[in-house]
Amino acid sequence: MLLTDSTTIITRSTIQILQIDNALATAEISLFGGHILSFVPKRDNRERLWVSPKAALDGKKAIRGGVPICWPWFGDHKDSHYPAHGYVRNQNWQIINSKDSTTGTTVTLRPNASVDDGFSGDAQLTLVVEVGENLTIQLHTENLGNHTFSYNCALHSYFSIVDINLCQLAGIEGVYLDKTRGYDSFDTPALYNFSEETDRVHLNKTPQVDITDGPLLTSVCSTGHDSIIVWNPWQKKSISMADMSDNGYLSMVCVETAITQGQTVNPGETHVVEQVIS
Ligand SMILES: O=P(O)(O)OC[C@H]1O[C@@H](O)[C@H](O)[C@@H](O)[C@@H]1O
Repeated sequence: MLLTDSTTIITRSTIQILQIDNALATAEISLFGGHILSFVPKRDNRERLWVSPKAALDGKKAIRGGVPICWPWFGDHKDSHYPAHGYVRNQNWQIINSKDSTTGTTVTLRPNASVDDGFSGDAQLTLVVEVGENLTIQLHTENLGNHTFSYNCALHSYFSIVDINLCQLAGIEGVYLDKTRGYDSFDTPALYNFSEETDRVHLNKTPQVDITDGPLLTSVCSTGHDSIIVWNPWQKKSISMADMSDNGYLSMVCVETAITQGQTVNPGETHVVEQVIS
């Protein structure tokens, strides 16, 4: 296996996890789902990601928390036989490459199958994660075939916060579609805070979202996307979810770098979506 000096592999429950510990940060990446579970920069030793204490680690159900990779569709498929958020967060991934450098550790992963039921594009998906001063996550979608295809996706990051009631977002403007209100459109409020279930598709290429949580700041920089999703299930929905504790919603917020409007990829081309967490 292609592991660098900074990387070890462990098994937790039934899944294999890469543990990275270099001069700049520690991180964990599950090979089930190509799913980042932890990122702690050593400059402040603060965990940026949230994973539910009740998350299933059974190698079947997508892990609740961290950075699920939603691809090649976002949300529900138009045919309800197919799983929400695509099929790669529910399969095993392979390590393609890893390397240590002065800026951190870079790991390249691919799902066992980039093409599966529900998607016909001849695509190859590659995830490139750099664990350094920041966490840089790139999702490369390459068209290996002779026909143009279109895909959607999300780097569905769950951020760890102290209290959702104190949390504010800055940097998002313009119109959003509200899933909790039948996808009606609204203007993003100037003061973006949380007091109820929140499930919003912000329809623009917001380059940076700042999450403030009392004195703490986490920045989420995005490129290659067309939307930012903001999600918090609030209490009633948390109670209804087997892999969330009843009050789990208090300590997490999802800010997702997403494509929701269909990104076309021509034969021989690669489209890259990137999220940088600092
Ligand atoms: O439970 P899942 O499939 O992981 O999805 C969690 C949430 O993911 C968000 O991206 C969606 O906007 C929500 O509607 C959804 O509930």
